Amino acid sequence: MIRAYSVADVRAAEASETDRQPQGELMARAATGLTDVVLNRLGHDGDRVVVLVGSGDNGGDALYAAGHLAQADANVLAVLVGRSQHEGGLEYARTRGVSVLEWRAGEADSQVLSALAEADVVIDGIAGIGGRPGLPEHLRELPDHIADTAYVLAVDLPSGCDPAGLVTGPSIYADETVTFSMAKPVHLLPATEYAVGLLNVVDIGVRLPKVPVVERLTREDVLGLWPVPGPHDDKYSRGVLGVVAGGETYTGAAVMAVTAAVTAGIGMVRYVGPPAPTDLLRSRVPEAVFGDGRCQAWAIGSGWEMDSADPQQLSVARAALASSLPVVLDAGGLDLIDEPRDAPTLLTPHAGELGRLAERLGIPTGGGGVALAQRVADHLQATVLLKGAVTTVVPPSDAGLPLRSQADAPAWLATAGAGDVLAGICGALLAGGLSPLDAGSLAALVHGVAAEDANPGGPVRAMDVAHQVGGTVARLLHTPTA
Ligand SMILES: NC(=O)C1=CN([C@@H]2O[C@H](COP(=O)(O)OP(=O)(O)OC[C@H]3O[C@@H](n4cnc5c(N)ncnc54)[C@H](O)[C@@H]3O)[C@@H](O)[C@H]2O)[C@@H](O)CC1
Ligand SMILES: Nc1ncnc2c1ncn2[C@@H]1O[C@H](COP(=O)(O)OP(=O)(O)O)[C@@H](O)[C@H]1O
Repeated sequence: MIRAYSVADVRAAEASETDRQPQGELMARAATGLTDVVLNRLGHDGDRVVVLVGSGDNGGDALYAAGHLAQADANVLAVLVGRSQHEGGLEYARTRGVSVLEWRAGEADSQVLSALAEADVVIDGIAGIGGRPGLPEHLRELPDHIADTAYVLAVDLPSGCDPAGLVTGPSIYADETVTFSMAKPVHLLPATEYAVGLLNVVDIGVRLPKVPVVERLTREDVLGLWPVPGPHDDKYSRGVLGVVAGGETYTGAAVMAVTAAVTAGIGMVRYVGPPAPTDLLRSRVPEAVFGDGRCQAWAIGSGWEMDSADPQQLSVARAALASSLPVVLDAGGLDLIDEPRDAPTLLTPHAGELGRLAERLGIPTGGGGVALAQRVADHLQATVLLKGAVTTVVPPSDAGLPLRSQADAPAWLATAGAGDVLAGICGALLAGGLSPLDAGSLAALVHGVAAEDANPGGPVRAMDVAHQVGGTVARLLHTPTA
């Protein structure tokens, strides 16, 4: 599990460690850690390193690292871009042979521009976790001036990124981000993660706060969470999932959701739907049984439209929602919920569906993303899994649980039907007894890894992902680090 802590908690933890240490000790450790990473990344003697220095402690870390790198014979230029800078760090860098230029306002001069265009490594020490989202006015064009071939290494976070990870804005794009002691939300949430690159957490001895705000399951977590049957289990004790999905229009959605639930290893799947998807399922997934019956959880809505709903599907779905059983609502099923249920509920919208759901419920949609998912989760007292390149699983605030953020899928997974497959896996895990938070995040992880396993490095079709789920679960249970 990777855990990220709020900016306020990180600051408090750093302050208390600073009080325990001699002055400058934490910055010295950070600079040494950063230097080690850069030395590992430098390709050749004489590589040109440009260090962008802001006015905060982050710039101080970068200046001391610049001095260490110059001492190690790198060719280092520091560009001071803030109103001020860490004077001890600047003195250290100058005396170790670092060249220094300034770009504090307006246009950069030609020396700065050519250094950026020719750099092999750029260290971004402009803003840290105290930074506001967006780049200062004079640095707006900075990302365009950095050589495409330069290895961009951000200190703590790519400057311009929202430290809380909620707002997307102009920022540096890093190949790697070196942060200290612990991850922060900016490193894991969808609004900013794309700018972070490889995340490298360097321990500088700060004690971790008690409660994270964001968590990420790793492959090693699958073994502890995935429901594995024992000798006393039978198909009923392992969990029966009821699926209300597909209709005359989207027959395939039923096949994808049911196939994924079956390959995820559920005890049994009951399918409820009209003749077209039912006939297709009888031939494609003979393991499924048909018609209403006792279940441990329901997956409702993939490929389903409320306007033209099959009457039996509608009444079974409504009864499921009124029951005390766990329910996952996907796609058209999201139209069924208006108020909190008294049972575990997982909603799996993509961004478009989340916006529509919020509008229907009268929830302000401004900003979208994780903040909107949180408002919907609070309104409905349900867990909201917001699909995307980074999938976030957001429980209601008063549950007091960290949200989960998963980034396990190749972009090839952005393909029709992939969401139906995910809904089937979520349903199987809810029927297996997992909470909506565990079921949603674990399903997102396995779904993403299965997409990669189905055709490593290349395009996938949703049905191949559905068929791959069982093999991927086996692999993760037995060789999680592979
Ligand atoms: N073979 C099948 O039977 C398939 C059935 N499917 C079903 O088709 C139905 C319609 O699903 P759609 O999602 O296409 O249509 P929707 O009409 O629900 O959503 C698409 C709309 O949302 C907008 N949007 C905004 N952000 C988006 C995002 N991140 N991802 C996707 N759309 C976004 C799009 O621009 C578009 O206007 C669902 O019930 C789904 O389960 C699909 O899964 C495709 C395959
Ligand atoms: N760029 C991306 N990289 C990785 N995964 C993605 C990306 N875009 C979408 N996905 C994943 O693909 C799936 C698409 O689901 P959805 O939008 O519901 O499609 P559909 O309705 O066609 O099934 C989701 O699991 C989502 O997280």
